[in-house]
Amino acid sequence: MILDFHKYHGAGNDFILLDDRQSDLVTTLTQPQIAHLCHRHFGIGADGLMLLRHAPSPYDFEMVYYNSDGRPSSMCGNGGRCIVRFAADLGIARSRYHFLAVDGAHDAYLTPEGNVSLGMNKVDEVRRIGEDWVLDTGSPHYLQFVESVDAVDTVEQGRKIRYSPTFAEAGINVNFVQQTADGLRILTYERGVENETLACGTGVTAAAIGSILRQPNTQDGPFRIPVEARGGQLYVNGKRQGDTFSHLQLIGPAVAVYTGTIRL
Ligand SMILES: N[C@@H](CCC[C@H](N)C(=O)O)C(=O)O
Repeated sequence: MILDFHKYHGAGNDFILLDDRQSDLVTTLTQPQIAHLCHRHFGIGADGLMLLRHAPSPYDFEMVYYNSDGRPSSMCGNGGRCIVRFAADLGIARSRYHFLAVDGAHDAYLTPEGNVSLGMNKVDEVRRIGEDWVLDTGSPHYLQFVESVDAVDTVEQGRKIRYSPTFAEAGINVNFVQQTADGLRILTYERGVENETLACGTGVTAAAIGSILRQPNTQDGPFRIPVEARGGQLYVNGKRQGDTFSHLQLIGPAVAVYTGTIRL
């Protein structure tokens, strides 16, 4: 099989994008094939692979996401932003995109600054584990707030939590988050990649929510939190009402890197 592929990244979280509107890769691509395509030495190399598929009205398309291990997974925030850029590059022109993903409908738009802003689903359930936090922003996330991310070994410390008895079976993404004077810094260990990635959009969204919850006396109302990941700057806008976080927008770069052909 010969595949035309497109490579994108969102703050260094990189993806292979395939246009699956005319083909049926969703049923023909196997897990080992996807893992091979994502392999950084034997394939193209990526943190994940996405198919852009036709979806019935009112959707502009459907996003199907796989981690680099070749398995389908839960929502990918940076992937969602990249597939919107891909849709625009394919000629699907909209002032607002409305697409279907594994966790339901999402809205997104290209910002005048050249970023992609992606609407994320409401979050109203957060669990405490000691000083840490667990929440689902489309994908499950563990948050550990640290004095400085510079002292963190993301892979070693992340793996310990991800493979701990509580999370070993289903897996979890692990984020180390530092509060700074004007926002957050974050490092993420991603399940399904089983490594550190340069950014994780659902992790950044989770970190923004956690940073509000851990500060006593924060007010209800709108917020905008800058979050610096290893691979770039992201922003989370939203609205807090008690323990409910709605109108969430994940904002940041989504960039086409190159296009190519690969034989499978
Ligand atoms: N990189 C993603 C998250 C992708 C899914 C994650 N690896 C999982 O399996 O939960 C993001 O930007 O949100």
